Amino acid sequence: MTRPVLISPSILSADFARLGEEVRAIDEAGCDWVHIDVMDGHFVPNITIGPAVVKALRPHTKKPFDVHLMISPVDLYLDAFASAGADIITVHPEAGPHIHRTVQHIRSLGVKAGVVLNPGTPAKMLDYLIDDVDLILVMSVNPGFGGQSFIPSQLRKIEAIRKMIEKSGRDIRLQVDGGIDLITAPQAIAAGADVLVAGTATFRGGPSAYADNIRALRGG
Ligand SMILES: O=C(CO)[C@@H](O)[C@H](O)COP(=O)(O)O
Repeated sequence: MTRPVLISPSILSADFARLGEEVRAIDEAGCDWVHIDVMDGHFVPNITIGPAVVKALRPHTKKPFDVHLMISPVDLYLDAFASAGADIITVHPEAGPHIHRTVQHIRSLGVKAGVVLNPGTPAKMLDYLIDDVDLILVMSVNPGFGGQSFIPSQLRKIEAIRKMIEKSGRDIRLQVDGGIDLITAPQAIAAGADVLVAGTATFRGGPSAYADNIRALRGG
């Protein structure tokens, strides 16, 4: 199934002092989703934002909030992020004892469920999850920071997961995140990704450049 590629700017690269304005600016610039990276300083070596900030940002756009939780234990916080306005919640299998139960719980909250594969996590991990997720995120950098370089081996993983999705016949988005720029975006799309997360490549140049940056990531 070929679908339009969606752009989900990671607000990790936004100006945190003006986060509401930045979210409005990427909305007006034509983004499809807003990618919110939640980090706890324990599961990953960085600390970002919590449900209160997600709630405060919610009135600034109607675009879906795509919330990537890099926190452990993750289960304690699912309800809070759903209530704060998340539309998609994406979790790591390493962040709790029962990934299948975690995914079921996210869906029971009326939120779409995503699962994330770190660069070292094999596609095979999805064998018994693919029937229960709405989104699969391939991390093309080790999670924790923006501005890292794309890890080329992840293209093979995207190709393998695209085949798994086709075989399942299910409507599952395949997202890629980390080091996405004008060189790596077409490579990831050719491999089968249909949602691009981009922080540095969206926010570079300031608000007047966001629309051009997003258009260029889509392929012009
Ligand atoms: O989740 C993460 C990092 O952990 C990403 O969302 C980055 O924030 C993407 O940043 P760029 O590589 O696009 O600068």
